[in-house]
Amino acid sequence: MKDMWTQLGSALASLFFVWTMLQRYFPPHLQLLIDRHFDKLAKYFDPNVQITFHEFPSDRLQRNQAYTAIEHYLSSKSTEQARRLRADVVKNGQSIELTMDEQEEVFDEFEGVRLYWSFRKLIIGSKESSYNANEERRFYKLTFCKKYREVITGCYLKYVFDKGKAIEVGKKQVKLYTNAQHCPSWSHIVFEHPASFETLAMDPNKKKEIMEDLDTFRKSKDYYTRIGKAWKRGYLLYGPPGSGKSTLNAAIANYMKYDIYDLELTVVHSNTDLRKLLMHTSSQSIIAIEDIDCSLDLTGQRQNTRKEKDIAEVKGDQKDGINKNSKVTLSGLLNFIDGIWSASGGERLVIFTTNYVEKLDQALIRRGRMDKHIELSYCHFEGFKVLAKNYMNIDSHPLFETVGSLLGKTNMTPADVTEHLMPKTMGEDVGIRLESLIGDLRNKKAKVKTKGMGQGRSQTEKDPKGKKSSAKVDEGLKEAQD
Ligand SMILES: Nc1ncnc2c1ncn2[C@@H]1O[C@H](COP(=O)(O)OP(=O)(O)OP(=O)(O)O)[C@@H](O)[C@H]1O
Repeated sequence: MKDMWTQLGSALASLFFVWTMLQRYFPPHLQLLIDRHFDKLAKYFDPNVQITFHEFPSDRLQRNQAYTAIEHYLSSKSTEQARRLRADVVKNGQSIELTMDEQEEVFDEFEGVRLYWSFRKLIIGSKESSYNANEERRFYKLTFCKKYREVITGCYLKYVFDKGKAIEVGKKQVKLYTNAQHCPSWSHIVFEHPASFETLAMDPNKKKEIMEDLDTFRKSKDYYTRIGKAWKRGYLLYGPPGSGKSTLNAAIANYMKYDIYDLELTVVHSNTDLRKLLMHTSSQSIIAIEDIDCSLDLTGQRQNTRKEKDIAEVKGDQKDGINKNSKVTLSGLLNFIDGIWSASGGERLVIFTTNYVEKLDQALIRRGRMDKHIELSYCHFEGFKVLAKNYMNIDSHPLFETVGSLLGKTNMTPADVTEHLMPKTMGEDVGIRLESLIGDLRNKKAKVKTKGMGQGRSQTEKDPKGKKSSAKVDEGLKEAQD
């Protein structure tokens, strides 16, 4: 038997040699004809089907998503099976990812069908590019038996893409982009904010609702296509300073594994620059504009009530925080939120935060543009329990009841609550921290009674930047009105 295979092998080698020699003497059109028939013959006897997945489609603009998904899907199989592996440094140099090297092959099994994946590279002389005379084209090749064509094309490929995508999402490291002061470009760092929905002090039902909304959005590509809308969703987060708007923003980014583009509008000089910046944002990202009311004069008409006048007086110096060189206009911003760019490149969230929702121009925050308005408010007992768990690792304490009843009657932001829950010295007793919180809550309650005489908060308490000052006054006025 062994002899027979050896003889067959050498016969084939000789045939191939003779064929190569003879090819030289055939005219080209005859060569083509013979090649075609030879291919047909080979195909007839070949029991396999092959599918190739190139890294870049012919226009070479964007990496083929199927290729990326396959790369992720095969990563663990390559580590287990391939003899030659390629190592790439990922996650900003923090870890190494292994993929199979050129000419390597790994097998996979699906519903009892065995199939093979191989990785190939082709060097192609490129006429299109003057920079790169020889272009490298990489692709994966899938080989399987003809009779399983239906199961592979019908189910297996979808399974591979879904699995690969899920692995990609799991591995993805979120980045935080900020726009530069002098030119419309982004620079980024790895986003390592630990905020999550678990650690967020918020009404559990509200939390669940937001998470469900995000999940629905993530899976709604087909729906958005069907209704002819860009795949994006706007969130308006509003509430007093320290109520957790930025924290919720970070929790959303971590939950979705979306990069954050933290857009500082005050350093954007024109609508053209704004467009350039937005054009350079990627899919699966959040465009975040914090304190939108302070970023530009985007506020709408205000009612001339006494309370509004009080706030406006205090906000006089806030205008100084607005960059008067910036020519970004409300209509410019609206155009870019809704414009054509937003439809290119896939899923995006647009998140605005503000302390003064009632002052914003309705055009900016109307439903459809800011689809979901989320209020973050003062700390309530449910939120406090989350913070107590985060900061002190306790679920209950005899002082909880007092805290609960005082929180029900006093406006204290989660940020203020956390100040008391943080240990001031190593291993500080939780009872002492809770007493400190209770003391502050009682003081606040007493102050509210005094303010009931009609006094707002002193203007000397203003934030030097002026950004939050009127919110504090707002809070004082609210307490006084209460
Ligand atoms: N809801 C919350 N859950 C957990 N931590 C919170 C929450 N709100 C505030 N904090 C804590 O307070 C700090 C300040 O909160 P954050 O910056 O999110 O508030 P904000 O509403 O964005 O304030 P600002 O309007 O001043 O930007 C956070 O770093 C976090 O530690």
